Amino acid sequence: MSAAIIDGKAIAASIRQTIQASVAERVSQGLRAPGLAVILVGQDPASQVYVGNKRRACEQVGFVSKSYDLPATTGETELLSLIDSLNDDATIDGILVQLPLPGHIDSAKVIERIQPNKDVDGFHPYNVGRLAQRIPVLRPCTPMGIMTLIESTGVPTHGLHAVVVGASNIVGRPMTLELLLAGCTTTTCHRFTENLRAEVERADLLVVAVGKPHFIPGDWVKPGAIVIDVGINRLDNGSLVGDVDYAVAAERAAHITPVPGGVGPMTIASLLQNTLFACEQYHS
Ligand SMILES: NC(=O)C1=CN([C@@H]2O[C@H](COP(=O)(O)OP(=O)(O)OC[C@H]3O[C@@H](n4cnc5c(N)ncnc54)[C@H](OP(=O)(O)O)[C@@H]3O)[C@@H](O)[C@H]2O)C=CC1
Ligand SMILES: Nc1nc(=O)c2c([nH]1)NC[C@@H]1CN(c3ccc(C(=O)N[C@@H](CCC(=O)O)C(=O)O)cc3)C=[N+]21
Ligand SMILES: [Mg+2]
Repeated sequence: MSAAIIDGKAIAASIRQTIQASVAERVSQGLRAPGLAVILVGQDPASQVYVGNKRRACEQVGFVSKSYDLPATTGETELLSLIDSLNDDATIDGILVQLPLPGHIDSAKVIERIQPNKDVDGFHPYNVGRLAQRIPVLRPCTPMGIMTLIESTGVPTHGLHAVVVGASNIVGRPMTLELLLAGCTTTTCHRFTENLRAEVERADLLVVAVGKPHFIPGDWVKPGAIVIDVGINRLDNGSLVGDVDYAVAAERAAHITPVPGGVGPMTIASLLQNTLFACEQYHS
């Protein structure tokens, strides 16, 4: 058996087209285009790539994108006052602060300073809490994009045994909340999980977000499973791979995401959807 490849790049492109049409419609009615502020502190090369992709996607759909590239030495107080001014800016619907932040800045404090109705990353405790209570509004982008990918397979999620490997605030934890909301029976694995292989072998739906190349051997994948690989690892030879041993996993799974071209483009598509949502529902 050979898995169907879930084409995140194509699904993201079609979402961008829909958003572009909605923006054009707003503008033709004399309404303003949605505005997104993207803040990058420091010069991490990977962060620069992701932020560049986000800014380009904004421009493509007709959003107004405001860029703030701040030096790594930026003080926490300075960053908080920038957020205050963007919170008060009526042309800005979404504020994204690229993570990780330099160690001298408290990221929880920064995230909590963003007005929840402009938190298009969905990281503010208000938005995470809404998801936990089954009344989501702005949803964390990577898990939201993954739910769209899962829907695209046509496989009903009710009753699936879903296993999430990784429990970070930005991917693993909210991923489990999304899957629980979608009717899966969920298991979340992390550093202290005792028998990872046994957990993974049970998964009808496997999501891996660890950040280690080939962390999940392909022969752990249950035949017929859906496999979602969130990991982005750049190897010494310059190539980009996920956390799952793709070649072997693709022989066993029914559906699998590639890296690149799987989850990454969907994270950005979800960010655009959230920004349009914030604009239409909160700031129009
Ligand atoms: N495609 C996309 O859009 C995105 C991709 N990414 C990529 O996804 C990956 C994960 O990102 P992120 O969640 O931010 O990473 P973090 O480093 O914040 O989290 C990694 C998680 O993996 C767990 N983990 C680490 N080692 C093990 C182990 N040996 N066994 C089981 N669990 C383990 C950690 O457990 P513990 O909690 O116990 O420490 C932690 O929960 C990275 O490659 C990142 O680049 C991230 C965001 C978006
Ligand atoms: N506040 C905040 N919000 C985030 O959403 C956020 C963040 N911080 N910090 C880092 C992670 C990582 N992340 C990615 C986004 C796009 C790709 C992406 O476009 N990936 C392409 C390839 C990119 C490449 O070539 O390197 C792909 O998978 O096809 C990857 C990773 C968002 N994150
Ligand atoms: Mg920090």
